[in-house]
Amino acid sequence: MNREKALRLVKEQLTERRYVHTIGVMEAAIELAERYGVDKDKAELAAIFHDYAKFRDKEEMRRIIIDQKMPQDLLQFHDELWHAPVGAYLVEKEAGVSDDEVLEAIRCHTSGKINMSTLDKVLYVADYIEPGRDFPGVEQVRESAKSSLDIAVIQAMKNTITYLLTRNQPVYPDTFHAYNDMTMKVKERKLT
Ligand SMILES: Nc1ncnc2c1ncn2[C@@H]1O[C@H](COP(=O)(O)OP(=O)(O)O)[C@@H](O)[C@H]1O
Ligand SMILES: [Fe+2]
Repeated sequence: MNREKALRLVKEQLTERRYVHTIGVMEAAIELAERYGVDKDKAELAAIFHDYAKFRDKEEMRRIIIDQKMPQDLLQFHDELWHAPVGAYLVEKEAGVSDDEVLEAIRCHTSGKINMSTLDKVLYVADYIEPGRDFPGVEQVRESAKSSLDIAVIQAMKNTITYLLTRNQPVYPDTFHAYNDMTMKVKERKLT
């Protein structure tokens, strides 16, 4: 699917503000894809569609999580997490995106997961560092992303976990699994 069509489909689903965020993620993802040797078209498509389900009705999302036999523990955590896996499902069903790597990057873009692919990491970091973001610590992640995608993912996850902890919020365990997995691999120098 070309960029114009993808953007048109996604614009209908989002607020203006969220659409601007999406454009920022798209540009950041393309830059990271070039730097870390990921297919640019896949990164672009994943970025454009990553928040496709952001404004879906919560009951519709709950239904999809149940009917599509997605991990049921999602339902016990904050509904902010739902738009990622539900988005991957709807992007395939409604927009006809069929690339499994792209769908998987969308699916795990909020929580991360164990054994993330480079495309998964590119989307995760692009979502975190796009120019519209002003999280505490985002500047450090922007700097790290210039030389190590893995360090950037680890720092973004650490910031997200810390943010949730300081607000007494539960943390969906996939983020811990991803953080542990990547931290251990970096220590073993399996990652660069
Ligand atoms: N492991 C987690 N457990 C609970 N909430 C999380 C977890 N990871 C991220 N979140 C929260 O999910 C929300 C949405 O995240 P994300 O999809 O990355 O951003 P966006 O707002 O651009 O859709 C954020 O508020 C974030 O704090
Ligand atoms: Fe999101």
